[in-house]
Amino acid sequence: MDLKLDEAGRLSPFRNFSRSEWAGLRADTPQPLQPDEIQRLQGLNDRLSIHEIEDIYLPLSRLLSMYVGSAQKLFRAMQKFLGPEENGKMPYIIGVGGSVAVGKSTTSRVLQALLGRWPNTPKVALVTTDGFLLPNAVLEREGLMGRKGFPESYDLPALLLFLHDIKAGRRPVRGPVYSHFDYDVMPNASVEVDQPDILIVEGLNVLQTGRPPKDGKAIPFVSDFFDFKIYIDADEAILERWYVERFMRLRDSAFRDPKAYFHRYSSLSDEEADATARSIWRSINLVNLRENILPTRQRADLILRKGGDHEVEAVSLRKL
Ligand SMILES: Nc1ncnc2c1ncn2[C@@H]1O[C@H](COP(=O)(O)OP(=O)(O)O)[C@@H](O)[C@H]1O
Ligand SMILES: CC(C)(COP(=O)(O)O)[C@@H](O)C(=O)NCCC(=O)O
Repeated sequence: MDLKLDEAGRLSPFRNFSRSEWAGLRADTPQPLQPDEIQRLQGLNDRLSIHEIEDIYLPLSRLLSMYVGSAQKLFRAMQKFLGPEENGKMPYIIGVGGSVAVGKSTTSRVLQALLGRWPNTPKVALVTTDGFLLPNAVLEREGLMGRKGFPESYDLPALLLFLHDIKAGRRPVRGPVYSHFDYDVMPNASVEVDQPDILIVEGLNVLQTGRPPKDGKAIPFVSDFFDFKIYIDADEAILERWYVERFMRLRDSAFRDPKAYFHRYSSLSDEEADATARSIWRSINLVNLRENILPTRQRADLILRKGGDHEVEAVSLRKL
């Protein structure tokens, strides 16, 4: 652990842990998972190692369960103060941000499974922000098809309203769904969030602050609705490799279906597929990482820094 000064000589707001220091914070928490549950977790992603769950995600779920417990106590105190008609429930919302292909979905699903094991948070919901992408028809009209994932490609007011309604305790709240198979928002599908104890919101844009309002009327940030913000971090070269590897796996699986939006990629040779994936990465996702995603890292409460095999090498926890 260190207490570093930043370039301006100020105390860093983060406390940094090596992997082994972080793993030690699991302390005396017993391994809460039964063998079949471990198997189920690994079923989420066959590349996920059990050491990763034990060393990184168990301490994190222990920390989060303490934070959620405190927030629930505070909420009960407020209800008591305001009187009997103030009933209801306020879900604890966790945001998970980071680059395309860094592992946001995998981490979120592991956290969902682990947090649901704690007695005070049995109901853990998970949503991804891609449902709030503008439909392809709109993106095409606005010349934004090459900007998917950039701030301007989302229906931000709809996302803010969705989070507002959930935080306000409304039930159930419905949101749109994105299909990677169709590469578009699904017109007739919706996801339902019904007063969970915890909601995990995963996406590229979750820690962004947006542009300052021109008319002086401040609108909230997505992250204003979050109780805890996680950023998953890795070097650009590693991210590019993971993106290309995932593209190759999709070429050999989902893209094979003639109905898949990217079916044309399934007939590419290895070299052509590699070049296509790198070109999409460099022209869209890397630019977005540099311009819009990486600058949000400092806003996180927790940064998980990954090495080349997806193992978390270091953890930074906000203390100021
Ligand atoms: N903890 C992990 N261990 C091993 N592989 C992982 C892990 N997290 C992600 N991956 C792999 O990395 C790729 C990107 O992960 P994914 O969760 O889909 O990222 P994102 O949601 O950020 O785009 C996938 O191929 C996934 O299998
Ligand atoms: C759908 C995404 C924008 C991610 O959206 P998110 O859930 O993070 O809001 C991204 O995975 C994507 O498809 N980007 C477009 C470029 C590409 O095809 O990789």
